[in-house]
Amino acid sequence: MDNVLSPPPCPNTVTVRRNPHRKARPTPSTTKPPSDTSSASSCNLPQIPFPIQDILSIEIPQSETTTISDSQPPSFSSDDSESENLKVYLRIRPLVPPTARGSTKFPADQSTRSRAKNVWPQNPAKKNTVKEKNPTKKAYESCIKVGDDSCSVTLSPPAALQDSKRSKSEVYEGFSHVFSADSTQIEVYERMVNPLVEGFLKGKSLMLAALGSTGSGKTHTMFGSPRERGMVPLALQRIFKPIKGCGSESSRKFFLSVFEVYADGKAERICDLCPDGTDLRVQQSPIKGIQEVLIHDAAEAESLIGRAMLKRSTAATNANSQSSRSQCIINISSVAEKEKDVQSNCAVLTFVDLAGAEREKRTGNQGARLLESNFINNTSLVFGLCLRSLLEHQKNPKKPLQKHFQNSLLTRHLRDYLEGKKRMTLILTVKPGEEDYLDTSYLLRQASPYMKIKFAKVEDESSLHCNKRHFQTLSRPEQPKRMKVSRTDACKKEEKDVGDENQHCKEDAPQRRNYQIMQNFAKALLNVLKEYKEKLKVAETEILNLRGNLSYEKTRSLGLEKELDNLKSCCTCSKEEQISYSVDEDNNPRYSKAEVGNTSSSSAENLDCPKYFQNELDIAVVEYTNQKHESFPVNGNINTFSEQSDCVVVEDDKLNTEATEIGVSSSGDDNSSSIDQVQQLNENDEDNKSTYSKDEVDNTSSISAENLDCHSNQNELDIAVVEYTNQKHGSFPVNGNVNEVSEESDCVVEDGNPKTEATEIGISSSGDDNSLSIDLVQQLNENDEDAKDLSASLKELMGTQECDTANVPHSATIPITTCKPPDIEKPKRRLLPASSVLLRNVSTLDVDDDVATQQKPKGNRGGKKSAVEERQRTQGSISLLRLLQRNPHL
Ligand SMILES: Nc1ncnc2c1ncn2[C@@H]1O[C@H](COP(=O)(O)OP(=O)(O)OP(=O)(O)O)[C@@H](O)[C@H]1O
Repeated sequence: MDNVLSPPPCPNTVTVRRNPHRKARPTPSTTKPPSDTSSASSCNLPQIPFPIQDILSIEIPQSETTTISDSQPPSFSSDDSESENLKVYLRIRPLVPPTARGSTKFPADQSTRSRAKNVWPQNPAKKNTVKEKNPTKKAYESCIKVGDDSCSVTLSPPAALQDSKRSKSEVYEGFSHVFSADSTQIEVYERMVNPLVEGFLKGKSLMLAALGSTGSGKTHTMFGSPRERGMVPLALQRIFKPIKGCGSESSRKFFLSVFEVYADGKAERICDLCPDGTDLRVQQSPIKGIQEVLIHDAAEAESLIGRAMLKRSTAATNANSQSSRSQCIINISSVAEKEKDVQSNCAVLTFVDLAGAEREKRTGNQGARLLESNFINNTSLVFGLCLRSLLEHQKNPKKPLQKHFQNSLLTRHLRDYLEGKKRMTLILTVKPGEEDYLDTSYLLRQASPYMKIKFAKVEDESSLHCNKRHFQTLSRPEQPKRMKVSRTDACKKEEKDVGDENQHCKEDAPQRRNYQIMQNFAKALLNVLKEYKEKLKVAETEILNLRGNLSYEKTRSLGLEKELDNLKSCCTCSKEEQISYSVDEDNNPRYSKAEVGNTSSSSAENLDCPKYFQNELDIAVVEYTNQKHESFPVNGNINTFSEQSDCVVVEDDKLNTEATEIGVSSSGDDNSSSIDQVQQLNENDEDNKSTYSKDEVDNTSSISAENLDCHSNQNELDIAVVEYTNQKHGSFPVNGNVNEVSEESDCVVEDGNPKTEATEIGISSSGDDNSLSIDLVQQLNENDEDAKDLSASLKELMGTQECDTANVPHSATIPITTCKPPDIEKPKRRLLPASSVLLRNVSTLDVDDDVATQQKPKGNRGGKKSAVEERQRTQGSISLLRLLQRNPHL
């Protein structure tokens, strides 16, 4: 029973209420029960035993190292968002000897003891006096007293300085919290560091820096001891031990880097405190070559930090047996495993353990140590100047933010914090002894204004950007060493990505070069094409101009031709035979000169046909002269040329030819061809016109001969020559097949009678028996002379034939256009009397034959044909003579 009632030893930091609250029992005298039953029931209630066992079953931590609350985050973690000012904490080192706290094994205790010997050099006379008066009380008197609100302190000068008017009690307030000398590491952590860790785990970059004089407990606060773990170990413990309900941080990876800034003579150096760390170089904020060790748990991190502390520069001074001779910085980086989160969430939690300012008098440093002291003091001064400048800049934005950070490597690295871009927290450590009054007073006076520093509300966002920059700046140069230290999957992945990028760059290099070459070539080609396009446009323009000129020249030439034709028609209208041929509605053939010419030319191509020499030829030549009538319908049969027949020439030298109409047609199933020629002669025609008519007739005969080549296969020749002269009648129908002409007869009709107005010659081939008949009808005018001149006419005829063969112009194929001058006076054609023609033919028969034999034909007919022609002429002459003999009246 005694064991149960006797409480266990209570730890210093845990208060256990031994007697929990209990409801006070109402006194029976003052409390009247409502009823009997109730009172009875109350009296009958069972007595609840005191839960002493439950209370005793509570496990009470025996050590501070296990006091971190792992159930709920501290309630004051929300203070981060309530205040925008820089948080400054003050921690007072215990004044009492360590033995009073039950621990004498810590080095700090030893240093404290040793420091008590060295610090604060005193006048030996006073020292002896003091010792004599109250030696123990003087050493352990505190000059600083914590305020009731735990946010202020009152600094009282020691008694030795109280006589001085300058020394007065000073009250410093506005601290976030003041940790008394008896505060524990856990308390400090939970109130000061835990909010930072929570913010860090949320992605914020935060910093905790410890300031204070040498031996004030900065290192102790930051790193602590195996028994009293400092803020860094506690923070790592919290980081790697997730709290229930706060989510898991397994998606993050943490890296730890530890380095120091120390003095190498008058220069500053940075040394990586990791096991393989060496001296580093600093360019502005980033530090090249620093190792970031991946840590998986708190123990690993603590081990790494422990080894770093062993590597850190320390030395024994009069103020501290293990005085830090460098500024130590610890960075805990949080990197998300997912790459997308890396860019948006990378935080760094920084712990800075500054070397404590030293007074030369108290440290007694000389030589190298004195230089270290100067470096340490200078760094502390620069750090303070940066914060002061930031404060002044915030108070008066017109004042520029001084770049004091450039004066120290430490401040360079902490630039973002010292310029207010990132949040930081300061903890001031002071010694409460009277001998430390000046150092404490100086620190409080210098640091108390920092509490007014405010951080911008966008600090969180800016911190992200800063984190990005930090990650980018650190990851690139530091990535190799990080991978060297810990070959993590993330590092391997990044290495692989970097390698892939380099490989892609190497592979893409020739492709890029080729692409550029092709691009340049394409540009050059495009320019060339543009030039050619412009030239093409110019050429097209020139072509258009030339076409315009050509059309203009054509038009001009046509105009000139028209003018020429007009001139010709005006000047030589009488010379041109206006021959037209057409077939009207009544099947009356009308021939134009042009058409005849075309026909002759086209028929001329068939002259070489061998059948030509075997066919018979019928030629019908009709000459009609009429001074009054323009049209002369021809209804007679077609002229058929025999194989050996020669052309028929109608020559009218003296008669006026008014018009000539030639009709050529082919009829019959026996491929017979026919030619109708109608000549309308005017009485006023000149002699030359009659010559022209002769040419046309000649042409016509040739045409017919050509056509016969293909169609005539008869050996008989029928020639109908009709000459009709009538001065009064305009129409002369030719309907009959009149006279028969013997085979191979040469048909020549000449009307030399000047009074003959019209002559019609019809040559037709009819019948299926291939008989050749020549009808010759000549109606002579009463005024015609008799056949007295027949012989003379024959002579002229022969001469005409000669001219025909000799003067057949190539223009025989010239198209004969139908042109009938309406107003021109029609010349009269004079036809020779048939009798005179016959007489001339008879009289000059032999001679003409001789002449015809001697003269070589011209034109399309060769020498071989000339003999045939001569024979035809001779035969024709004989036929004519026979005809005359039969018709003696002629
Ligand atoms: N709160 C504390 N509780 C117990 N011991 C402490 C405390 N603060 C400091 N000490 C002891 O005081 C001694 C000096 O402390 P510490 O080395 O941390 O001072 P410092 O400020 O780091 O000095 P320096 O700037 O020279 O490094 C240590 O031996 C340490 O154990």
